[in-house]
Amino acid sequence: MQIQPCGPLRGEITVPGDKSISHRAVMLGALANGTTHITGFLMGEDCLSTIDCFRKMGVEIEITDSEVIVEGVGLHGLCAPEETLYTGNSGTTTRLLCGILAGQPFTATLNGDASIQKRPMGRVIKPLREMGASIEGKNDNYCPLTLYPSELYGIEYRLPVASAQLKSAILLAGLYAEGQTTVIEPAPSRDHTERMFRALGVEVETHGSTITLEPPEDLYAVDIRVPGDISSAAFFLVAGAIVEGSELTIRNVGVNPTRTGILDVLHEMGADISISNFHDDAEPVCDLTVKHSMLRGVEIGGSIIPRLIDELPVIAVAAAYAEGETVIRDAQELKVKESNRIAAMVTELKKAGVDAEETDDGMIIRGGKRPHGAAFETYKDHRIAMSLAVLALAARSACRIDEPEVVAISYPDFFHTLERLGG
Ligand SMILES: O=C(O)C1=C[C@@H](OP(=O)(O)O)[C@@H](O)[C@H](O)C1
Ligand SMILES: C=C(OP(=O)(O)O)C(=O)O
Repeated sequence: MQIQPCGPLRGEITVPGDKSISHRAVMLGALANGTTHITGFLMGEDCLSTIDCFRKMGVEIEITDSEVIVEGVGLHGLCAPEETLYTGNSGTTTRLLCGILAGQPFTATLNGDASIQKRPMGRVIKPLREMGASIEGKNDNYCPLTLYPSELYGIEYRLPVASAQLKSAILLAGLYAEGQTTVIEPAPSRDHTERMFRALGVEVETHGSTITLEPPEDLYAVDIRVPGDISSAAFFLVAGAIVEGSELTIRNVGVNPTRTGILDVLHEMGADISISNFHDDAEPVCDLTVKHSMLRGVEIGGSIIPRLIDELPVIAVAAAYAEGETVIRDAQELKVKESNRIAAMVTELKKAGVDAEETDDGMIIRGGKRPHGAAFETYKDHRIAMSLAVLALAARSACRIDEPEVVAISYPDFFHTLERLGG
């Protein structure tokens, strides 16, 4: 795909449903008593992988034009799958399913694509084994993973990394455990699982960094409205900030405080972003308006990292257009996503003439010199593809992107929406 530098981006858009909430809506809907109607569901490949896995365990899931309808089978109603559960490119599906499968009275095997087979699963294997799970993985750390029936016991577990996937896997296994399950987080990660549990009647208490779940008798289905994904909105927030003359509004964006690190960072960089129509349902939602402005470099590290982990590639793009130095620290987790996102962004930014440097736990970008056109690689990583597309909008000359279709993992309509705004 060739992307030309563009004029002002203007207009109003909505972004697709939140990926994290869409996965959880299907999973918890499947385990609930009753029918769950999900509106705003993300029809991206990752969430379709989750639907596919639950269908293989006997859950009826209907996809209509306006909603996804999950016929809950109850906490103990899943059936043994006849084949391997294929999780595609989705780390969230893989890790959260481990938690659920650990508590089932049947054996199941999980596997995903080439990227998933390289992502660390030891982090979920370890606590699930402590809970009593019988689980085997390649070299004890990789897919394929096989889970055998076993009795689970509640544990108290201090997470070695701030990961919502790990936290959620343990809490999901806790549904099937005898006694309470407690996880202690090193820094707050997204809390969509805890919020949805509460909405479905599960007793979950959060005190500071400690989350405790009481195993329930049942989960009760509720309808779920999925807000727009702030991780998808992030591409347009940065695009609007760097393309001269832009002014665009993104409606209905989820602004759960565990996800809004991107807003904090862009404000500190000098971006002009305003919030309107804020309302708080099970998840807080608002409209965001961004206008072009001059950006400056910032330091990013510590407990904000889990609040913007998926936005760091596009933040690196904002940094390339910002005056001065941006330092990103404490972001080792970026190395074990769909690609090594630190290496990928530094390599590709350099191709466009940006002064970028990889560090052990992040990157340093010295911005302010307008990037030139380049031929980019996406590493089959949706967020790298969309970040580089945003970079291209304000570059001095045209850029090329290989395999742009990878955006379908989280944002199938990304390029159409960009064109509609003037990109
Ligand atoms: O729980 C989730 O839905 C997610 C958690 C994050 O991963 P980690 O838990 O590995 O940090 C994030 O990167 C991923 O896109 C979605
Ligand atoms: C890391 C991501 O997702 P997952 O871990 O679910 O593959 C992502 O969407 O950026």
